[in-house]
Amino acid sequence: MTSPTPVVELVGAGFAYEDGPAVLTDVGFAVREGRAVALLGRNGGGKTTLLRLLSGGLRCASGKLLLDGAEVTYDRKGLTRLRTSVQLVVQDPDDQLFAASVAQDVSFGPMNLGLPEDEVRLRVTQALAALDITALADRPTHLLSYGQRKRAAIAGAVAMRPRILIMDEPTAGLDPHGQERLLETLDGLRAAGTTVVMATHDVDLALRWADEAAVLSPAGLRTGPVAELLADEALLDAARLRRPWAVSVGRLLRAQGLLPEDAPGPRTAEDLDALLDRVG
Ligand SMILES: Nc1ncnc2c1ncn2[C@@H]1O[C@H](COP(=O)(O)OP(=O)(O)OP(=O)(O)O)[C@@H](O)[C@H]1O
Repeated sequence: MTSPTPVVELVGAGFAYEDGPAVLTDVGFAVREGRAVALLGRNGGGKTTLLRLLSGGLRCASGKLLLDGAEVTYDRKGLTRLRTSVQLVVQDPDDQLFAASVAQDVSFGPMNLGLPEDEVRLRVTQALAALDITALADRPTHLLSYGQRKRAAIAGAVAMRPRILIMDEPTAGLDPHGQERLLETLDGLRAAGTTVVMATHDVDLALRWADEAAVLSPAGLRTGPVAELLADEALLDAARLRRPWAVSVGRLLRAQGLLPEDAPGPRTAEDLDALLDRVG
C-alpha cells in the first residue's frame, strides 16, 4: 500500500533569485510514493526552480519543505537525509559529470555517503546496468555522446538509490530511439519501486508516461490526473502548452459517436489501435 504521507512536499513555497522577481509564490506540491509525475509549464515558468527546491539545491524563501512529514533542516545531516531519498538529475549532463571516467562519476555519490567499498562497487555495477551503459564504465565522460552523457548522469543519481528520482527534461536532445530507451529504463526503475518526477515540454510524452501532472502557469501550480489536466484548455493556454494529439483524437472519436462521452480517451498510439480494433 502507498503511504498517505508524501515523501517530499513543498508547502506554501515561495522563491525569488537574488534581486529578481518572485519565480514561485505559495506553491504546494506533494510527491507520493509510486507515482510518475510530469511537471509542465512555459519556458521560464519555474520548473527547474521548483525541482531544485524539492531536492534541496535551493531553499524556499517562504514556506517549507517536508520529508516524510518533517521539516527539512538545511544542515549537513538534514541535506544528507534528503539526498538519500531524493535525487535530481539536472537538464545538462555537463553540469553534473565531472569525474575522469563514467564509473568514477557514478561512484561519487555513494562514496560521499561513506558506504563501504563493496557496497559502492555493487551500486555502481547495478546503476550502470540499469542505464545500459556497463560497456562505458571506463570511458572518459568527455568522450561520450550527449545521449550517453545523459545516461551516465542518471546512473549517478540511481546509484544513490533514491526513493524519488527527479529529472529535468531528461528526453530533451535525445533521438526517438534514445527517448524510448530512456522510458524503458524509467519503467524498470518504477517497477523496482522508484517514484519518478520529470519536467518536460513534451505533452504527448507526459500523457503517455505520467499518471499525475503538475502544471505551472502564472496562476500557480495545479496538480491532478494527467489525462484530466492535459484536456483542460484554459490550463493549457495559461501554461502555453499544446493540446496532446491523443486528447484531440479522443474528442474526435466522441464527436463521431465512436467513444462514449464518459469513456477515457486514448493516451498512446497503442491505446488508439486497440480502440479502433474494438469499434471495427
Ligand atoms: N540562477 C538564476 N539567477 C537568476 N534568475 C534565474 C536563475 N535561474 C533561473 N532564473 C529565472 O527564474 C525564472 C524561472 O526559471 P526556471 O529555469 O526555473 O524555469 P523553467 O520553467 O525551468 O524554464 P525552461 O522551460 O526554459 O527550462 C526565469 O525567469 C529565469 O530567468
